[in-house]
Amino acid sequence: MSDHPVHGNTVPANVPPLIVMGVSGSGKSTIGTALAAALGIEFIDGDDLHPRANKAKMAAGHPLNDEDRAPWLEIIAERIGAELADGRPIVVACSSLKRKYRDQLTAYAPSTVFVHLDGARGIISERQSHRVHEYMPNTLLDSQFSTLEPLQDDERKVIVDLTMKPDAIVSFVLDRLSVIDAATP
Ligand SMILES: Nc1ncnc2c1ncn2[C@@H]1O[C@H](COP(=O)(O)OP(=O)(O)O)[C@@H](O)[C@H]1O
Ligand SMILES: O=C(O)[C@H](O)[C@@H](O)[C@H](O)[C@H](O)COP(=O)(O)O
Repeated sequence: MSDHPVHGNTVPANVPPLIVMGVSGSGKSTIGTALAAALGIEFIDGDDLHPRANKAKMAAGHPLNDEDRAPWLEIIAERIGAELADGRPIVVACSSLKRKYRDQLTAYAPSTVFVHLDGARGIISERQSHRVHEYMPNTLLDSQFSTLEPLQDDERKVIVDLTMKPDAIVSFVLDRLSVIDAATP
């Protein structure tokens, strides 16, 4: 496997699909965009793939349940699988809060690596107060945290301190990716 330098980091030639995960406001869209740009690969925001009914439900202040999320996760899973089958790595932003959601997301692409933007409710709440979102009210942050299941030992993963600056997070993830296959799980 030949590596090549990107922004001073060494990036593996065979980049796996990456899912940037975490609660609402943790930085998935910001970091996912930056990571994909650094790698020169496509970025997809899971927010854009929610069925209209899911967006309406969240906008009305109600958290999604498993049944709401299942078809949305399937759309994302199939997209990742199709891109991988065509040899195109991809970065996806998707909350991926529960283990069973993550298993559904990786069903067609087991090499997928989750990048969890991990941090305290306080800083995320503070960041949310400064942003405008298409449909997600800040009042759903508590339910996001109560739904979140930490990544488990057998999941392919990079866990990131979300208080770092975006550039530092991207560098950290690229460094981890260059060794993750050897270190799996
Ligand atoms: N590492 C970071 N440092 C400082 N601010 C950040 C960082 N990551 C994201 N933000 C800011 O936090 C807010 C939420 O980020 P966003 O990417 O929309 O999160 P998500 O997609 O997980 O909801 C945005 O205003 C964004 O600019
Ligand atoms: O599974 C969910 O409950 C939703 O996907 C949620 O996690 C997501 O956060 C919203 O789509 C809002 O979008 P932001 O994550 O960008 O706030």
